[in-house]
Amino acid sequence: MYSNSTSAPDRAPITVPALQQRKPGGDKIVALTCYDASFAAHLDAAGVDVVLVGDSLGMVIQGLASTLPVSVDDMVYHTAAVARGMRAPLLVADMPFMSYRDVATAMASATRLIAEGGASMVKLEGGAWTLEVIEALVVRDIPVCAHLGLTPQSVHRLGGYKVQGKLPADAARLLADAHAVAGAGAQMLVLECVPTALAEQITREIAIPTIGIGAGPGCDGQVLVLYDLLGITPGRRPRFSKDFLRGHDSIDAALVAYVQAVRQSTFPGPEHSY
Ligand SMILES: Nc1nc(=O)c2c([nH]1)NC[C@@H]1CN(c3ccc(C(=O)N[C@@H](CCC(=O)O)C(=O)O)cc3)CN21
Ligand SMILES: CC(C)C(=O)C(=O)O
Repeated sequence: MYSNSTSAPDRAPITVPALQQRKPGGDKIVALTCYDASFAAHLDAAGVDVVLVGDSLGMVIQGLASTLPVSVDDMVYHTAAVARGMRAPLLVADMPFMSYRDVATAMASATRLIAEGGASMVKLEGGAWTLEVIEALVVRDIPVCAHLGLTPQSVHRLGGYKVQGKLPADAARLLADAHAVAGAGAQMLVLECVPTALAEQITREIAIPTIGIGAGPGCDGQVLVLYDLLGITPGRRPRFSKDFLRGHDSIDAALVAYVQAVRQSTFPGPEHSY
């Protein structure tokens, strides 16, 4: 196991059931993306609960225009690196574009992320069409995090990275999808770029924790892209992100500020929500 001088005092590893049990108490879940071992150690030390190796790495690490070209090999490489750097947070790895297009392909992709990458949970984007895949993974003991709202792998259909669920019909479908993925056995749900009121309603109605990004303060937890939080993303950052390095004198201080802001519900504010 990788060790370093910034390790936090030992805390119990975060498990999927532990996150589930947190929901009724209202203790916020702090999630953050990460792509390498060095940052992983600092996220662990800052008290982050869930570390997500997102396919956003295609954009922020590889410099691509979308997440679509990211491969399972890329995800395994970065997931294994992150796993070596941390101990306590729950490690979630994204299933990249087309790696879960059918049950057999999903099983093969998820097996690699769990067995080679060291992830404890996989995340996949989409609603109704993913139910069969979610059920197949879960019945074979691979925990699944669903992802609804703005699903970046759908960028060509959506026509850009836009807020979802604004029209009543779209909101109704999103709500139905949230119930459906939870019913299929997903144990966590990322809600990206959805109106605050809709994310609140979904969070109230389903039994699994919701993790918001651009989904308002009413979710059970929050996630951000690490490089947005550090203010180093080139070009324009999504409106829902916040540069926590501003006003702090180190990466560790920025990470702790984010952890505290989520736990105390001071982030996200209205300026980060829709
Ligand atoms: N650096 C980074 N941060 C992210 O959060 C992120 C990535 N990359 N790459 C993968 C996806 C793409 N994401 C994005 C990218 C842009 C917007 C954006 O600019 N949205 C507009 C909303 C437009 C509207 O009102 O509909 C915004 O102003 O925030 C949102 C999510 C989220 N993910
Ligand atoms: C922004 C988060 C939720 C994500 O899916 C990613 O990093 O790819």
